[in-house]
Amino acid sequence: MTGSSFFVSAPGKVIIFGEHSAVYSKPAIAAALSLRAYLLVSPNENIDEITLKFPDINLSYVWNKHDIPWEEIRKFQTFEKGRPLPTEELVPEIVDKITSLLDDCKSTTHFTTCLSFLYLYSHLCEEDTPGHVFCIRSTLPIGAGLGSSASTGVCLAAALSVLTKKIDTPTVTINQKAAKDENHQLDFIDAWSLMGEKCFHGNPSGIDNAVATFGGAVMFQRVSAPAQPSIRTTMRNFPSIKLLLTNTKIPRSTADLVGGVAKLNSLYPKISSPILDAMGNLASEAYQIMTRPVFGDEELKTLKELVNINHGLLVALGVSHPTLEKVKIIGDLSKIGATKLTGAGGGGCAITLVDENVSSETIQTTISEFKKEGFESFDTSLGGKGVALLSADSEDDIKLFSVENFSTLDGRAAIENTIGTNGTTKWKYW
Ligand SMILES: Nc1ncnc2c1ncn2[C@@H]1O[C@H](COP(=O)(O)OP(=O)(O)O)[C@@H](O)[C@H]1O
Ligand SMILES: C[C@@](O)(CCOP(=O)(O)O)CC(=O)O
Ligand SMILES: [Mg+2]
Repeated sequence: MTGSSFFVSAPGKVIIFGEHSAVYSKPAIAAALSLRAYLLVSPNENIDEITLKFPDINLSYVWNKHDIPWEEIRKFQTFEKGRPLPTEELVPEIVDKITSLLDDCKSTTHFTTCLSFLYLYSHLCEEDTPGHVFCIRSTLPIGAGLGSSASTGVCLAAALSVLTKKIDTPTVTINQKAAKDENHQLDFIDAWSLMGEKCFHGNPSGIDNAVATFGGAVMFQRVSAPAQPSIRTTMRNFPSIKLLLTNTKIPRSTADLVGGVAKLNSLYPKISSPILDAMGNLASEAYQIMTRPVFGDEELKTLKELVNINHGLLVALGVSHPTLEKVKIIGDLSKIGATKLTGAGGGGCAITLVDENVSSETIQTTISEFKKEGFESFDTSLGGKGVALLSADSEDDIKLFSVENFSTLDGRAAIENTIGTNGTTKWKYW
């Protein structure tokens, strides 16, 4: 696909049960969101230059592609049928070499974002790949527990693989997309986006990038044995539960929170192990309930109990935040349903499993109370499609595919209205 511009998009996710315990190989349940990341890839005027324009996080960098330590990287790479194989862990020597290109990074966020990009770029591209401009915009809140890092990694892994023909371009529209269990192109994107997530936070479970790649809803379990693939069970008849998503807007870093749980685990293994086990058992229990042929009042009641227990266990792991507790208290006092934090916690988002019989007035009053606290509630839907590609097919698309236009779109609605995947058959799915 060299020579023309194209877009790639991947969804965020909501972890319903099992954040953090997923890192410790316990089962967890998550679903794709309608909020997504969009990446525009456009040929650079100077073909030696690789340009990153990530306006959402104020990031703008240019590298000369000949400065990438290609030879060092190739020494550590293995290939299967001409395609690079991801390693179990990040290769420290490669991280070290890439780090030498990042001396002028202004913050940890910029450093990890550039590291993630260059790690994927140097493995998936070659020295003679013509330079491009990469511009990402997200309708997801960033660093809020909804998997913006994974959706970014999936967009990058997919785009770089398309650019260098490591995977085919997709041809299927949203209406033609059928669920199928074997999909080697998606497996390739998933595996490489996990390497991107490793650059963001060291020890990801893989659930976020699996959901961002495949979409839908999934029961996911990392396998602790080396070189074994994770278990991903698609939940095709995911019940249509009403979910309210509330962002406390307290910034936090997934890396720090995952690191905090690791520390707790090493200090008090006998205490943290049963908590993590309980979370895994809870996710398995929830899976049984969510996959029953009929999902009625009884099932919703049990699921709400599990949401409350899961939140309590996350509090015990030290990953809540006073504002998340505020969301829980307001939600509980308004009797709208059961609330838990979602994602890494420490701020960011909470989800409320809303009761069927709660009136829309009560929900609106509760949302107003959240607003008074400075929180933002989202109208979003679950179970969206996974990674997708959009390429220019007419003269009219030129404005749409301009980096200048895309990078300056103002806000979530403008991005959705201009390029959104909803209700259009222009986007193609693998
Ligand atoms: N639109 C974006 N542009 C650039 N980087 C992004 C974007 N969205 C996410 N990221 C990267 O992901 C990081 C946030 O990831 P993380 O802390 O895991 O939180 P979450 O995945 O819950 O949003 C950001 O600091 C940035 O490095
Ligand atoms: C805490 C964790 O379970 C989810 C992190 O999600 P997020 O980055 O907060 O969206 C970590 C993981 O599973 O990799
Ligand atoms: Mg993340």
